Amino acid sequence: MNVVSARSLDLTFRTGDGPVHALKDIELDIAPGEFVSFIGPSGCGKTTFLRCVAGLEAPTGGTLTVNGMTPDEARRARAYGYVFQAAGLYPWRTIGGNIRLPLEIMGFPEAEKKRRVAETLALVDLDGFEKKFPWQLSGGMQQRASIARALAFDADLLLMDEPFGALDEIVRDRLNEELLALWARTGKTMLFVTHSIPEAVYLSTKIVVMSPRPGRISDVIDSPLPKERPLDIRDSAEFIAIAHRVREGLRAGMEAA
Ligand SMILES: Nc1ncnc2c1ncn2[C@@H]1O[C@H](COP(=O)(O)OP(=O)(O)OP(=O)(O)O)[C@@H](O)[C@H]1O
Repeated sequence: MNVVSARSLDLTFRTGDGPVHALKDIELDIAPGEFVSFIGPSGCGKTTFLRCVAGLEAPTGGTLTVNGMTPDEARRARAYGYVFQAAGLYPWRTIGGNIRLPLEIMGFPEAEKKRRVAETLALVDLDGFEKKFPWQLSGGMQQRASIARALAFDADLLLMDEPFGALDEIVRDRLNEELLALWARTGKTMLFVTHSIPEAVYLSTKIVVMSPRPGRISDVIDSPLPKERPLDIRDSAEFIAIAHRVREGLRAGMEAA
């Protein structure tokens, strides 16, 4: 069964300035364990699509299922973890306290909360930082903590909206490597929004290229790159060819808009 399945998905926002057609005719299937990046210019509907999957936005046409359920059912079944652009950690809570929060809301027993906090901190390489406050961590570490928080209740689906957009390139490279390792270890399905072509190509098994006004899919690229990806794979001919196809897709989408 597909984790995400969209058929003729449409979403028009009603605004004071008239309708905004944010998503048009989206057809997409995402299988378990895929790493799918969404790339496209500002305003092409990447965040809106993620929010639809998360059940936070209601489509105005077509169908969308998440693990075979409606997005609303999936949200109530806590089928996904969500990582936002800014780490969004509560400054008055420690890193451990932040990761523990969703577990508290869900009423996990104390021993289970402890185990999960320790486990997810280890997964994102932040062992020993449980008692620190967010301001005591670098931006990259804060973003890793926010990934840990999304992993804490062990959903099979992770939605990530430009999680590394605000970080410098060296930190971003390292987090990309770590994210791939984490994905390989956990086998989760990833939906990842980015503006960066190299990031999309490096991370993904599938790249969804989108174009604006209205937001549509202009290309879907199934990556032929192996699952094991050292950073220098970015210099390979295969990598450069996929990056070229993404760039062409973006250009064609802009010209059609
Ligand atoms: N709640 C809303 N009400 C009205 N219009 C909205 C709303 N949310 C998004 N939009 C509009 O829908 C379109 C798609 O927005 P969205 O945030 O999904 O784009 P995006 O591709 O994620 O952009 P960015 O890369 O800048 O984050 C934009 O034109 C945006 O202004």
